[in-house]
Amino acid sequence: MNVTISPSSVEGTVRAPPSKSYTHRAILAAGYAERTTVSDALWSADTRATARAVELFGGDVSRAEDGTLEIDGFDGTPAVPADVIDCENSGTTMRLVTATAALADGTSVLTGDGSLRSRPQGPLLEAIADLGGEAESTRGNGQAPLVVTGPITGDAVSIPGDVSSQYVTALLMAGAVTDDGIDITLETELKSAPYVEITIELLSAFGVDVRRTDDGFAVDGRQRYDAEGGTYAVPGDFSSISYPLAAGAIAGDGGVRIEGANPSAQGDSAIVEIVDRMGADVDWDREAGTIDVVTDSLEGVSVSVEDTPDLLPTIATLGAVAEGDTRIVDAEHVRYKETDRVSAMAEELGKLGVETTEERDSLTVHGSESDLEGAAVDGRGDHRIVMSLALAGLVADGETTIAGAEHVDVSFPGFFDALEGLGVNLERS
Ligand SMILES: O=C(O)C1=C[C@@H](OP(=O)(O)O)[C@@H](O)[C@H](O)C1
Ligand SMILES: C=C(OP(=O)(O)O)C(=O)O
Repeated sequence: MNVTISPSSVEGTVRAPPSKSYTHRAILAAGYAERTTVSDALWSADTRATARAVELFGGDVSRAEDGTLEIDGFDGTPAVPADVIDCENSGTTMRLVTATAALADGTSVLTGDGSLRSRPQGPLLEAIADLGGEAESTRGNGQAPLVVTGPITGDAVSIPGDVSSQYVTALLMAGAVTDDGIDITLETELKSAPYVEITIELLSAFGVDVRRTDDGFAVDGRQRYDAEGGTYAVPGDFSSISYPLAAGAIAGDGGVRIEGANPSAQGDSAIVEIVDRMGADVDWDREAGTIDVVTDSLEGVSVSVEDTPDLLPTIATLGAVAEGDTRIVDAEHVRYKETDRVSAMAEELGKLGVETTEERDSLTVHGSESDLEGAAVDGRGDHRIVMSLALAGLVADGETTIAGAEHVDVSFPGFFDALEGLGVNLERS
């Protein structure tokens, strides 16, 4: 699907979609448990992939009309899947489920789409092998398809922290139901660290304890997953919130209100402070879970995305609209996502007339030297690139047409409806 956006101002209220990160973890944690009701779950392409994996391990996920998930788990002991696990476009599914597969008494095969089959899995495969399982990339290049044979029983293991925090999350979630637990030593500094905080917060809600150690994290084995009262409610998603928030900051003359913005462990809530620092008029009522934003003239800032990789595309577009330079640093791990998002944003914003300077670990957007002109751009099959380019379309001169716009289904299925609700002039074709 192509979406064509004409210059528009935005005004009104948007409800944040539920968090993708919490939903993945809640579905898998419910898989590790006996029976759980997960309310306010995100039902998107990525989270459906995790639900299918839970079913292949012997669980059952059913969805009521109001979106509530009733999940019968495999209760700590995953069955050997009767089919290949297709994780589609979802890195979180592949990493978390690879560790689950290592608990099964037999062999699991995992694959995904072309993007996912180009992302790094090697460190997690090595960790599983060190823990006594067998875990291989069929092409021997550390990428999916993956073949994983268990069961592992737990032990100590070391892993780099600067490729993906999802390896740590995967080992902690699986480690809790091993015999001996898993003690993880980080070989390099942990990037995307708040995502491990999300894991720890969610595990605690399921009655599972994780310890921070001097050099990493540890989880005891033989723990039971059991959500308090058998229920878990997913909070709103701050990576998704970044788009309506940025829309309000760049084109929200009448003001935008975002609901469902309750505090949680999400590092991406930093977007509120970033937009504020750039000069927008923003107010986050944490008790009420609302954020109000009104546009103002924006100025470039310097931002580290070490903890918040998923914000890079949004910040790049904000930088294109701002006066002066926006320097996004500590960004190397943002190259290992659905696309290399550092290059993708530099190249696609370039088509809209934006000047950037790209380095391995940073992206500088030269807002003052950029005159945003509508053009045909490519969403690169990456939901966050699509949504960030749509933001640029609000203020670019003339029409901006984004190819592959359907990929928003990965994390924010109602994204274009939400933009229309804010008064954006757009056409699907
Ligand atoms: O654990 C998670 O839910 C995620 C962790 C991050 O990935 P990395 O840890 O690979 O940087 C983030 O980019 C991704 O969108 C979701
Ligand atoms: C990188 C992302 O997710 P995943 O790693 O699950 O594919 C994302 O949602 O931006």
